[in-house]
Amino acid sequence: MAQINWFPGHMQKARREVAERIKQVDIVFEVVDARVPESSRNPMLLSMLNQKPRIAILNKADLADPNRTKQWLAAYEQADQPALAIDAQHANRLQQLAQMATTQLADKIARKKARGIKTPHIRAMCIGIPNVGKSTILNRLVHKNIAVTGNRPGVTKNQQWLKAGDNLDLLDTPGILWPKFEDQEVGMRLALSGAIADTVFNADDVALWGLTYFMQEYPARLRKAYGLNDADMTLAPHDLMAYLTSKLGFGEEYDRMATRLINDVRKGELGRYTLEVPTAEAEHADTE
Ligand SMILES: Nc1nc2c(ncn2[C@@H]2O[C@H](COP(=O)(O)OP(=O)(O)OP(=O)(O)O)[C@@H](O)[C@H]2O)c(=O)[nH]1
Repeated sequence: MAQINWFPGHMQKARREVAERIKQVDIVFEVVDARVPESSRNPMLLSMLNQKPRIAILNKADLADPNRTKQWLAAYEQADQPALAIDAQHANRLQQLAQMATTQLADKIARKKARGIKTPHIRAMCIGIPNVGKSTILNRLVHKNIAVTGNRPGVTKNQQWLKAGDNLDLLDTPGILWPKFEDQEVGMRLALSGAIADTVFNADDVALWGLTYFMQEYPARLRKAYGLNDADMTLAPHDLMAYLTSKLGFGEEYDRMATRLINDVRKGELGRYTLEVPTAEAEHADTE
């Protein structure tokens, strides 16, 4: 995972580089984390695309709440935006990507065929914030053989196209954009799911935010993981945090409990979860 300290100069450079490379592709695969589909995207990408077709890839779907993933896919469909939920680590559903890109670019492909090109190639690239799984997707898609080298006009030096299917070529390096976490809630979601470096946020705050979220949305998971009863669940979040700290043997060392809770969430000890829903009417995610 690339550790990038995003400062304004860095952002501008990333933006320029990504914009330049978008010009070279027919379609963009925007990779997001299925547990935080909205918070793990950089909204600036939309304007950078300049009408270029896009497929949203909700990666790490194996860690996300399947019901909420369905809701997200339905929301994308309603917005006429092709989207695919995958588990890149196990190459789950990844093969659908080439087919979806072909469908989306049907007109362009037909025009190329009419001009005599027998098997028009689709050129694509992955774009996303750090740690969403861009490289994993690339590695899974690519059959290791390099399709075209970058030595031609308009193609950045040393950049290569990798063959990802009979008619799909991928740029060898993904486009990296910065996470946008000026909004505190977005920051908390990204921190809790491990999408941003631990140094950026205060672990106590993230843990308390996470505990509050799970108390509201996934209470049954908390009960099960930490052996909590009805009365425990009526405590205020910070009281429950204090209770858990002593219950789990950390005495009064709240920071150790905070770290434990964050790690448990990230490792999936509290089950599969998604920290945001596409509509305002969020419902409790689990039933007790
Ligand atoms: N559980 C799960 N883990 C995944 C999946 N895809 C990627 N990962 C893991 O997520 C971490 C980040 O994956 P990368 O492919 O390095 O992500 P990236 O977007 O290329 O990251 P940067 O290089 O930081 O931009 C790695 O530890 C991967 O093994 C997935 O679908 N499910």
